[in-house]
Amino acid sequence: MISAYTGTQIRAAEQPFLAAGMGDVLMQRASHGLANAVVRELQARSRRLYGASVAVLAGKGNNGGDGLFAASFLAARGMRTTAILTAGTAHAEALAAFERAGGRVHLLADSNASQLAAHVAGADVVIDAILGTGARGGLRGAAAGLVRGLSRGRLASGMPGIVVACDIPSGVDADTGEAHAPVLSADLTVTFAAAKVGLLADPGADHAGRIHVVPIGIEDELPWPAIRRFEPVDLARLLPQPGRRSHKYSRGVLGVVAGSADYPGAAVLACRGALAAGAGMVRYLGPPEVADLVRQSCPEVVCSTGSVAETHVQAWLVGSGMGPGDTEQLRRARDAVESGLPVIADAGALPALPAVLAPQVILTPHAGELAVLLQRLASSPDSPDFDPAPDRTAVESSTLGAARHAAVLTEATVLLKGATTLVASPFQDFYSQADGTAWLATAGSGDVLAGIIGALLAQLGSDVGRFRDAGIDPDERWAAIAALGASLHGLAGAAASGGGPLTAGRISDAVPDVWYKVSLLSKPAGRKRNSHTHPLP
Ligand SMILES: NC(=O)C1=CN([C@@H]2O[C@H](COP(=O)(O)OP(=O)(O)OC[C@H]3O[C@@H](n4cnc5c(N)ncnc54)[C@H](O)[C@@H]3O)[C@@H](O)[C@H]2O)[C@@H](O)CC1
Ligand SMILES: Nc1ncnc2c1ncn2[C@@H]1O[C@H](COP(=O)(O)OP(=O)(O)O)[C@@H](O)[C@H]1O
Ligand SMILES: [K+]
Repeated sequence: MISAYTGTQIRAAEQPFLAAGMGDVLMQRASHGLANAVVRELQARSRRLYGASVAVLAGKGNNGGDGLFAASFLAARGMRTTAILTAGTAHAEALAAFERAGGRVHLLADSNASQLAAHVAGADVVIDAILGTGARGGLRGAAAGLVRGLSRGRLASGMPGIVVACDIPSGVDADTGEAHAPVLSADLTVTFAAAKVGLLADPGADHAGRIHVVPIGIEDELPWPAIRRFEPVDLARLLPQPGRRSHKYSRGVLGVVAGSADYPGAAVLACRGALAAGAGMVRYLGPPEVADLVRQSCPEVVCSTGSVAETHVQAWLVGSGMGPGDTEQLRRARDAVESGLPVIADAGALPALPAVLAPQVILTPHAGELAVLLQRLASSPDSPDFDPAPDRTAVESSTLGAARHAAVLTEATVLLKGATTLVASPFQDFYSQADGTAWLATAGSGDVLAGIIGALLAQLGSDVGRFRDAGIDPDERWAAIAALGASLHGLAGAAASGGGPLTAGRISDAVPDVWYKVSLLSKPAGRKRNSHTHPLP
């Protein structure tokens, strides 16, 4: 599990060490970690260390101090180092160390911003150490001009060097992931003590590149994380496995209310996702012509035209491929929510459900759907407090804030789809998953995601102990299940894509193999599937 924290949480954890006079020690650890990461990055690209050119953009705070100290260590290994001081001043000891190591220093001014940008655009490594967790807002004035010019120059150079962000790309808000343009997009962010929230939420995550955490010794002081990310080993622990005496009903039955005359395929894709993600049985409710298609495509699914009340399931999936005119399906969707069972509510169900729901209802909007949902809630007399209601662009520029707000207003669990998928529980837990590939942006991909999460809800919804054992508050398990589903969907999409185009059906086809591979991570080394600890007689 990756845990991420706000800048405020990190600063609070540092406080006892600063009070004990250990600020310099922390900075040494951070800058050594940064320098080592630069060395590894050059080595991974088979680039020579000796003579490599390194440019550090250094602000006046401790972030700049980290960058200058790191560059002084790199100079000691024979690299040619240049610093551009973006604020006229810099961390005094770090600057002195940099100069002692033979680094060249330039003071940034409006008059030389474009010239300096051109000068460092061809560097083998650019370290962005302008702003860190102490930033308020984004880059301004000459620093903004420098970064704009540098971004253009790198694009034009054809063979740009490596950009390494120190702690966080300057201009990205560590607490929210909001990005104040211009931001120099990094190939790698070397972040200290723990990941920052802003690295795990879009659009900040767009600029962060890969994330490498350098421990600096304050980690035991960190509080409950502001946001978490499951890794494959967590899936191994949390995904269900059937017991020897399991039967299809005990495994978990998912009811699916999806598809319409216009979008019958969504029902098929959702059912295929659910079957691939281990539901003991899938029961489909919907119009006869859609049910026929589901039967033909997935003969495992039990189809009927009945009601929600007559259908015995452990969880419901509602809404994929449904529109405002699908009156009967929308009534079933509302009945499913009223049943009190766990529900994943997707696409067409989102505008049709009551404004206030419950944590076991998981809403799965993309940014456009979330904007519409928030606009509806803002105009509802029950929730007049969200002002102004955002449009899609506003949601995309503040994904975490928008997801959190929707969860608070609806009292439901909200999963916001995108390159990074965010899950906000209406209580306190947040998850961020980014296991997939941009090839997942394909029609029907969201229907498969709904099916996967639906199947996990049916299997895991009542398994309170599994979550408690994993350190997850049982009341927060709905958010965890949604994040597990997003992770599985992403991993399956990445496996099925293999770097090339993807169709939605292939995501579900890839789920069982991904599931098997991650489940091996929980097994003691040396034991394989179908192996026996004792040979059979
Ligand atoms: N406090 C510590 O002990 C440690 C801090 N570390 C580093 O220190 C960083 C935080 O350092 P600081 O608190 O000094 O903050 P920053 O280095 O992020 O910069 C804040 C400085 O820039 C100014 N500033 C804020 N917003 C600005 C803007 N939009 N444009 C221009 N100037 C702006 C502030 O007035 C302040 O002087 C972390 O990101 C990390 O890199 C690490 O060295 C680890 C230890
Ligand atoms: N650029 C991207 N990178 C990774 N995953 C993406 C990207 N864009 C979309 N996705 C994922 O693909 C799925 C798309 O879902 P959705 O927008 O509902 O598609 P549809 O309505 O066509 O089924 C979501 O799981 C989303 O997180
Ligand atoms: K930075």
